[in-house]
Amino acid sequence: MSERIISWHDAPSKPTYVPPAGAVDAHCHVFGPMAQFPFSAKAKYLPEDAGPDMLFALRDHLGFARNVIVQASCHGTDNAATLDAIAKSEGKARGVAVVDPGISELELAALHAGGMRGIRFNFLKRLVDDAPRDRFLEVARRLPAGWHVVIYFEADILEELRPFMDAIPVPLVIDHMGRPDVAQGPAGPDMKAFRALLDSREDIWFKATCPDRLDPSGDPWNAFADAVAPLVADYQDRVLWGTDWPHPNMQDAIPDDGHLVDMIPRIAPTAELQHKLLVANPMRLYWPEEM
Ligand SMILES: O=C(O)/C=C(\CC(=O)C(=O)O)C(=O)O
Repeated sequence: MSERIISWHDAPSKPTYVPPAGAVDAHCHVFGPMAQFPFSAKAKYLPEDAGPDMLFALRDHLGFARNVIVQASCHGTDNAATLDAIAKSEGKARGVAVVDPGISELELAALHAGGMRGIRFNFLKRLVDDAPRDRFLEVARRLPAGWHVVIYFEADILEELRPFMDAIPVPLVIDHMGRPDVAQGPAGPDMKAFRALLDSREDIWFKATCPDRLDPSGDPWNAFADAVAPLVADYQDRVLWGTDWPHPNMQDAIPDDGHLVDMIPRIAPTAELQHKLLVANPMRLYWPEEM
């Protein structure tokens, strides 16, 4: 793996939709810059630099106020690039870390001081070599107060992961709704299984994100809009939204970020829903002291 990849649009359009004041992009990443923050030896992709300056310029261009930066797998368990971006945000970013489960309490406290508010468990085999459930549970039981666990998995392992998720004693946030097949529609088996998970606990949140990853029909992603709008309406107090910029591994179908923002009113058609999705919900999870 030597060629560095570009997976983001070089000139995203200005969205038609204008987000409410204080809107949070609650799922995005930074890559590098590599000279300062080298990628992990175990990285499954090697991106070009997409650092904080680019992220914050996009945030402003799209009409957002804050970011939640999720540590990407290409940086492994070294959170330095994400922490650097949070530090440069002047309070406008918080983060989700990826940690070695053996991390000490002192190191967790340092991550908290650096703006982290959760850890991510990634179960995608194409992204990580192993996902040790017993060790994940052990660290989930000793997180700083107020933290949550973000889980990334694909729909085919949802049932198998249920006992593991049930045992996690803090709120859960499911990335990209556990990657349902949106072509099945809002009442298809994947959405039904995901709703059963949400119904099992009131502290399971999810991200209504990534039409570009989930809807092979392509932009304007009509199947995604049809499948996801009812979910947002029915679980409106525990849903988040994000761009997923710089769209890791999407180099063959790079989305226009302006078009991603224009999906928001299609899955959250009222001002009240939009405020929950973009402001109230992410603020409760990431900036609760301001609520
Ligand atoms: O960023 C995402 O949401 C999805 C990713 C990348 C990723 O999770 C990572 O690198 O950690 C993917 O499906 O390739």
